[in-house]
Amino acid sequence: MTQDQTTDIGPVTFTGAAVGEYDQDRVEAAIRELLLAVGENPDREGLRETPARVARAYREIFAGLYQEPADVLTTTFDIGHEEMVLVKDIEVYSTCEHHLVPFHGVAHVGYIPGTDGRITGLSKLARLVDVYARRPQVQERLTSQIADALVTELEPRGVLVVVECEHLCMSMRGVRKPGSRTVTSAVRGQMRDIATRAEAMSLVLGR
Ligand SMILES: Nc1nc2c(ncn2[C@@H]2O[C@H](COP(=O)(O)OP(=O)(O)OP(=O)(O)O)[C@@H](O)[C@H]2O)c(=O)[nH]1
Ligand SMILES: [Zn+2]
Repeated sequence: MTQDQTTDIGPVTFTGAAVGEYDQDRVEAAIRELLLAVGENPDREGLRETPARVARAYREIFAGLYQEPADVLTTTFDIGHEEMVLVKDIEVYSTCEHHLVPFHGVAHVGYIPGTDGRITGLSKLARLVDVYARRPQVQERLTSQIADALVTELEPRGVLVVVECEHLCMSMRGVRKPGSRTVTSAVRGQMRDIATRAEAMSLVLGR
């Protein structure tokens, strides 16, 4: 599903949502086939329930495929607040779309409300992170999708999203560099102003 929209602070594109429905039976059959393909015996005691269990787990891990930002940014308040709001250290668990192994870390999400001073519930920012994290992802797309969704849904004057993650595809296999962290950022609207961006980054970094 692709949805293009133009907003006051630029065009945004949503991609990566589901193209079909979650098919529990098909996932279960695929996991059984995977176990056979790696030379395991899916009928042995410890693995007998595993395909069904993994199919239930994947439903949760990829739940964001079946959600849109508007589903979670439901509560907004008009309190006339026009200063920056920043929620730091929102835990991120996502799945690398190249290797289907986890990447995990934190997201920092900040915005400057629009001229109407409309804000959203703080927990909704964390829910928004989950909508995009619970999909096969790359970190750069995750970061910009969170920013673009806030632009569309809240019409703020500016948005800053910083995501810091460790990718298990770089730790447990391949190049095997555990502990390296990838930092990505997306900046929209007035957050691009040098002084505003510096203020936001100092809040992000001031642990
Ligand atoms: N830019 C970006 N790259 C990612 C992300 N997650 C994984 N990758 C990289 O995707 C690349 C896939 O490279 P390929 O050469 O196709 O796959 P590969 O042979 O398994 O690569 P290695 O991981 O180097 O063993 C790797 O360099 C990964 O580190 C991400 O979120 N963003
Ligand atoms: Zn990977």
